[in-house]
Amino acid sequence: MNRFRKWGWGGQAEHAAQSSMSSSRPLVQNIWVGIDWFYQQDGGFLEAFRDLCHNAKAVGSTLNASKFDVTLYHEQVANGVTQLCLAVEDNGRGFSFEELLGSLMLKPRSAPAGAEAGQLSFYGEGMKTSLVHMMAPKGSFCFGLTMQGEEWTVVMLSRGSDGNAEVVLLPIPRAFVDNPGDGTTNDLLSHVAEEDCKADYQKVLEKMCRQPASTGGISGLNPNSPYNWPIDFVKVFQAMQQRSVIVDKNGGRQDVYNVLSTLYLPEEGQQLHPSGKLVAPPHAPPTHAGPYRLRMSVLGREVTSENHAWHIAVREGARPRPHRKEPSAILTIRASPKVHAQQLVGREQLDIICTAGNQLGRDRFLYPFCLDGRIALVQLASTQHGTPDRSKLNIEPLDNFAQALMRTLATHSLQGYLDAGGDRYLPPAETVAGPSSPTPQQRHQQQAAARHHTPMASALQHRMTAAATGDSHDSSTGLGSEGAAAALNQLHQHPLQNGGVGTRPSAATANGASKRAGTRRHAAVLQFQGTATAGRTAGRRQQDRADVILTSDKEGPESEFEKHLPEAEIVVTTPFHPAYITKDLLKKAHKLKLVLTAGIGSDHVDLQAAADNNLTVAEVTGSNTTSVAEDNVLRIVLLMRNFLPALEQIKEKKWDVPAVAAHAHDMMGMTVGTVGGGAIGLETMKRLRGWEVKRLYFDRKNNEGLDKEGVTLVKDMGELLGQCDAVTICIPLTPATKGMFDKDTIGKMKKGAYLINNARGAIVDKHAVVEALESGQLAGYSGDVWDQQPPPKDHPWSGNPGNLAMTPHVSGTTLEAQQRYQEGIHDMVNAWFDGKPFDEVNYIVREGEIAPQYQ
Ligand SMILES: NC(=O)C1=CN([C@@H]2O[C@H](COP(=O)(O)OP(=O)(O)OC[C@H]3O[C@@H](n4cnc5c(N)ncnc54)[C@H](O)[C@@H]3O)[C@@H](O)[C@H]2O)C=CC1
Repeated sequence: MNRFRKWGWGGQAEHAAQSSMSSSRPLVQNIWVGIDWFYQQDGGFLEAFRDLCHNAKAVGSTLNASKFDVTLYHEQVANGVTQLCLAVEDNGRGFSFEELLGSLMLKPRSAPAGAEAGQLSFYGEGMKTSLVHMMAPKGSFCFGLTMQGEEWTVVMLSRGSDGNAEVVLLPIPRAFVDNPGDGTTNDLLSHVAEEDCKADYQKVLEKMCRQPASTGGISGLNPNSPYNWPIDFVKVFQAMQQRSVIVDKNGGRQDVYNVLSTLYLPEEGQQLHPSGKLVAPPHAPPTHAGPYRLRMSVLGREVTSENHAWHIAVREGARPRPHRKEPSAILTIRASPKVHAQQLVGREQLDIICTAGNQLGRDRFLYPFCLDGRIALVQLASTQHGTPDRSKLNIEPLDNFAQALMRTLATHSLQGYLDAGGDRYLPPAETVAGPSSPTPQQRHQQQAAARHHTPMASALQHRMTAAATGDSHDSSTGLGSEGAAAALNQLHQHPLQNGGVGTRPSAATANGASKRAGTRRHAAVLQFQGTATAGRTAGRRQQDRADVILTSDKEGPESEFEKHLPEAEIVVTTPFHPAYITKDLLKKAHKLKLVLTAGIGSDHVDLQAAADNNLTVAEVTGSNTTSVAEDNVLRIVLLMRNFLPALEQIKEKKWDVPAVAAHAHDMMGMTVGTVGGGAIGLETMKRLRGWEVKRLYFDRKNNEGLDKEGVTLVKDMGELLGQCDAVTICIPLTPATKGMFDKDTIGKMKKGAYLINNARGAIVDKHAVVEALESGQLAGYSGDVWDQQPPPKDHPWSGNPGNLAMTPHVSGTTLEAQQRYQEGIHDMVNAWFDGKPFDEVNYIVREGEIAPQYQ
């Protein structure tokens, strides 16, 4: 039998079809053909591609209308590069590889113009590895190897300078596979019998391997091609047994280096130069001495594989999957070079693979494994390189991996997923864990870090670390004392005005202050977290005007606070500290006239009781608006980027990129909404401007500032919740908002969204939050406010279980904020003594009336 097959464009395709029909080779089931072209401009290429698909389909129909279907899809990826894909799917009846190949080798009406490079890859059950690299520019050729069952075939595709193409399949003799000698083409030829068209083999192999570039030949080689090397089949076989192989000879493109480096398996960090020498690639990754690690979580079990590393980013690409009732998310995947995809997907137990990225050339290795529906891949292209405008992408933007995964699982009844991550720059575990004494590089890094070490960074780090480790009860943070210190400074620099009048308080009291001139009063109860000493110093600055008691003592009958309360005319608290000013407490406060909140949010005061008792309640409006707004953005980003678990890893001397990357998202393209479009809502949205997110707000009334800012008002809260990937709560705690985010409301949120609450803990139902996190309705919850502060040890949020990221009440307590509300309090205390009114916006309760935002 003449096993040499040769097809070309046009008429030869028919012959190809006929010969393949009579082929003794097993039929290929479930083949997936991916043709990926990368090109930089639209030109007429797309048209040509459509033609090709059309023709392929037509021939597919001619061969056997029900054998396979061809679908064209294309997607634009980063950097203006478009990927064109041709999906060929059989309907279960199978067809031969040659049959398919022959049918595809049709002459397009117009030759692809502007094609930079391209490849045609075949995958299918029964073909352990197969690959053809093709679609070289005119006048060049490329070839590949396919392995179907035990049979190996060299496939050569060549394109003449006229644009015509030819396909040659050369089955490789078994004897050669078993005993390849030096693996040269001569060795191969020595196993080819005369009756197997030895001359043809020779001719083709010479074309592929030996033919001087200037020689014409069956397809007309690119006369300028510098590539001319012998094939080392030993290496080829080795390569193919270990990984997918691409052999490319496409007219001088640089990516041929990568292709060959894969084929020839050079040492790590080396590539094959056309000269045949192994050289370091232009962008050689840093090499690491130790093995790479790949950790996979398969259906809850952990699988570890050495020497492979994956780089993960995820996105679901929406593509047509004709005639597939059962599976699958369509997918592409990205793996680092040198990753053996099959090793992963060959594992029987895998159901879904989630990985991806922009390196389109890598993904196809996994296609065959997707075909039976066991495995779904989810792709997030454009994650790595950043596509400026996603709306221009011709792919459904789906940025939320968790959502994609959930949806995939839900849609396809898939049972679990493999989560492969890491990257090839990943140092080995030992390096990550760190030697006992630092390397010079580590020392350098430490020094650099030290140079950038600021108290603020330290405080932030401390807090984040505390959050990451679940230590949310850390009330002795450096920030507290720093904050107090700043406040003290403030007091030193701006001592109370009207110095020396402490024993002679002003007579007039527009606010109803007492006129007990000449007496010293208990004027203030100030509290700074964990800073009793600092607080006392601060208090001394006020002593010439009033008796000042400073205490961090929490409420309770025996507390300092309650001991002095009956004598106090003014009480200054930060929200919840040192006490909730309850109705019962107010009954004991016989002399109390003024309750000041050093900050924003006076819901810890029973406002109705205060109004009934004709007390004045005021806060330093605006004092920490910015601080909370910044913190809102911080929390949104921390949650989206899955930052805290990453931080925790390093703290625990771990290195597990996939565990983090599998749940990390870009902000860009997300929809972020605020429930509450007041001061903090506005500032939060302003700060999100540069993040390229869609911004929405819900409020009882519209806010001109937000409207001007281009934030869209959504009048129905449920509607807003359904649209947002992240929602930040920026409303006060009032009878109307208490428990507002219950199971029902959270259920209206987009599945897998993030909820940020720096407003007040009691606005959400704490149990509903935990439930939503467990069910995946919420992907994460973060905030610094609790329904009870400090929370009891058995609070369901205590210890930050799951993807909770709670901190103590700190978002509005930056040094700058403390300074602002210190100033505000001083001004108000002074105004009170001077009988002057406060800024209008500061009043929360006045003359028996509660401010509208608290109603
Ligand atoms: N975690 C922290 O350290 C801090 C928390 N906060 C909290 O943030 C809250 C908001 O602060 P700001 O933005 O300065 O207040 P704000 O008064 O400027 O804005 C509140 C907005 O909520 C809206 N609102 C009130 N009830 C509503 C309802 N039932 N439905 C819809 N919208 C409603 C109001 O119309 C208003 O636009 C404060 O009340 C406080 O509880 C404030 C500062 C610090």
